[in-house]
Amino acid sequence: MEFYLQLFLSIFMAMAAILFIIFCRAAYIFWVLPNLAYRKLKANGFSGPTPYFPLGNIGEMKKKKMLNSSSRSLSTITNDIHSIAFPYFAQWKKLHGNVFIYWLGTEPFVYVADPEFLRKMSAGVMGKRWGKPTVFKNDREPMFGNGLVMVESDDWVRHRHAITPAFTPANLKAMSSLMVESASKMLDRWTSLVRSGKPEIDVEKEIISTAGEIIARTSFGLSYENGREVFEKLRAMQFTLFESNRYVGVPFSKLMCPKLTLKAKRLGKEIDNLLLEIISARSSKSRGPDKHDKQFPRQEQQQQQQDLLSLLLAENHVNGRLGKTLTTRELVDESKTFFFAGHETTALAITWTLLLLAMHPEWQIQLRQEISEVIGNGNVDATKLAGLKKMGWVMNEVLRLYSPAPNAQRQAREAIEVDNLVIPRGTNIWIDVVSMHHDKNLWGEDVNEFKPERFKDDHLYGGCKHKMGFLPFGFGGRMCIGRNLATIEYKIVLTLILTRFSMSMSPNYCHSPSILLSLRPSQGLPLILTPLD
Ligand code: HEM
Repeated sequence: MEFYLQLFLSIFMAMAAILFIIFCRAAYIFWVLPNLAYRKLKANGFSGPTPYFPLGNIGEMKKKKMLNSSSRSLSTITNDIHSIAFPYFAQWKKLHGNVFIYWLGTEPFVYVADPEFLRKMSAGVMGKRWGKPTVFKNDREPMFGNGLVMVESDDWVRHRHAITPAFTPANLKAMSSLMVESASKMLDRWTSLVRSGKPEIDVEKEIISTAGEIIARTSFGLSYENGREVFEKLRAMQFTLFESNRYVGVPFSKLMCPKLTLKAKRLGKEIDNLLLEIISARSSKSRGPDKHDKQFPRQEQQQQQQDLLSLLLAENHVNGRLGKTLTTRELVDESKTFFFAGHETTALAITWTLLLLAMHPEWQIQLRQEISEVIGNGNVDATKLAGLKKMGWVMNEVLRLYSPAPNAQRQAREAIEVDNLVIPRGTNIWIDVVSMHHDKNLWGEDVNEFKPERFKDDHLYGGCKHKMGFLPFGFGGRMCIGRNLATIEYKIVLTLILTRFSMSMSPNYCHSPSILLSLRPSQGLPLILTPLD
């Protein structure tokens, strides 16, 4: 009896000791370290809203967001969207200026909406010496894995070098026929809908789906039908992650919604397996037919591949001899990265453009005129797209007013000094692109007006008073690698839409730009479409 009692006591003591160690470790990670960081940042001269354990400022952010949505009329359309999409930042900026500290759970973030601070902060830091916030890397692991968006240091250099050649103008132009095909299919569908008496179409949904098809074809060489499974799972994962990620930075937040967390993990695994199959089929194809050939339609196997994956595999073949290859696992992560980084951003740039063109029909006329002068009435020829200058101004103006990527993020891998402030090593940095794009001091009193002509004489910066004030594709060495692909897709899809339809506002449109990774119209974009023929 005594033996059992002693055994029980020993087990109890051992468990209590383990629990105590776990508790101390958790307290150290989630309480002591953040408090030390907080003191250091305060001592270094940063101010900001007071954080509360364990949510940091998330409680206040949610409250401000709810208050804002309940007090705002959705029928008022304004381009002054910073306080709509980020009401908490808009209010904190008034109190603490353009640089301050806020907290997501137990993670401090330096908020930056000052281009001069950004210039000084990034002046001496090369692309490979920037980190990405660990908290986002963990949360978005099923989406990006160790793909280019998240990978760091020498690995980032290796990935960027391996991927850059896939985005040469010649390769991108070769993808343009896939874009024309997918967009034309969407427009045929619109024509049938309008002819069947349904002139109002939610163009956001349509364009996101077409851009998904385009990226599936340009990234992995899959047609929509054959890639449907990958495509649908990727979309499902994005929505699952963003439903479960509302408490990013809060300790153990994933345990608050275990179902969604597990679903995202399961989807992540399934997607990885599907992509692995595609990649090994592709690699083996270059070695000749084998058992994988059965899994993919012959027509697709025989088609001359011009997609990013095959370009990467070819590049790998050359680099393999130089010891600079991407592993199969890394290729899977890059394929997912292209999908997530590439399709929604481009789709939203087109979507917001259609809203602004519906509000400004005079620009529809100007662009149609330009299309007829530059492209003519025949097929869209990718070599002529650079001649669509006005369309370029419109694209820039839309990316300024409704930047699909509303922020850029970094993590300091070493202490950075900016004037008399020190950003300690390990600090997360949140660059508020939307705020800078709507800053009167940078753009003038007409900052919230749709004026593509501001890019006429200054096509890179649109007359912005600071070179770091216009950042639709980010900055420095980590600037978007897909920006030329996005521009080609934007110009092709918009050209095709404008030559077949004119659009006007629908009374059912509710103006509610909000964030789900990208900046999107949260209630869709119904427009009235009229065929031009
Ligand atoms: C209008 C469309 C697009 C916008 C607005 C956009 C915007 C951005 C932004 C703001 C960044 C972060 C840059 C930084 O942190 O400084 C980024 C990075 C990236 N984008 Fe895009 N993007 C677009 C289209 C695309 C496309 C079509 C692809 C690929 C198919 C792509 C792939 C990437 C990748 C891989 C990165 C990570 C680059 C790195 O860290 O080295 N993007 N993009």
